[in-house]
Amino acid sequence: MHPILNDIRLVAFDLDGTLVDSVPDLAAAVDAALADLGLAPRGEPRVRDWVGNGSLRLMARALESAQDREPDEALLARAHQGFLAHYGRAPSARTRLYPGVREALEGLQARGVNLALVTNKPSAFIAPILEAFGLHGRFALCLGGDSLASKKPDPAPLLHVAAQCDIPPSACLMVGDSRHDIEAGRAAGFRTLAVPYGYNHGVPVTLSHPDGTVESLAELV
Ligand SMILES: O=C(O)COP(=O)(O)O
Ligand SMILES: [Mg+2]
Repeated sequence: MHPILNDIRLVAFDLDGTLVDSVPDLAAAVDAALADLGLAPRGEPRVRDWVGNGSLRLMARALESAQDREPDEALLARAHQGFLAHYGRAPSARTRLYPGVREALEGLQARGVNLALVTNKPSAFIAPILEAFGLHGRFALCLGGDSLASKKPDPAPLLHVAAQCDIPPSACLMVGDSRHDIEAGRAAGFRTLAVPYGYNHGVPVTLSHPDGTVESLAELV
């Protein structure tokens, strides 16, 4: 086992950019929502840098880029509804599990470590995506960006999963691809581990000073 796991009894994983490369489906839904409004597509490379603060912020960034100005609130609400509808129709069609994810989850569970999922994605999409990869049963608890009053980088969702599993934060590890994951983990009193292959607004996640970094989650086990 990776040394960062010493005395760790709960591992909370981020979803987008950590377990799954979901940008192809996110970008398709963003572009379809923009097309409904007569706006030009933004494409995967841009969307990649906009993921991580939930779907409303994603759509706000896309609209701002498409219109070259701050989005009007009513238009943003329409665009967001469009995004949710399009994404809901195909949340995993082109989404891929990153290498090492299945082995890591299986290996940790086999060693009696509790697993949780804490994403800023709307919670309605969590189960369909995990089910598409046969991973739904792996997690004791899954929280989305709309599950509680606040989302990452606020520590509340992490403190919630630790409390629900009755494990002190000092025995918990947050694994994620973005500064929001590392900041939330640190603020919650969790140990933090970063993966460099995901989405972090175009800058290296190591700038957030995680306690550790792995190139693949397979290194955990
Ligand atoms: O911003 C999102 O919708 C997804 O973010 P996540 O990286 O927390 O899963
Ligand atoms: Mg992420």
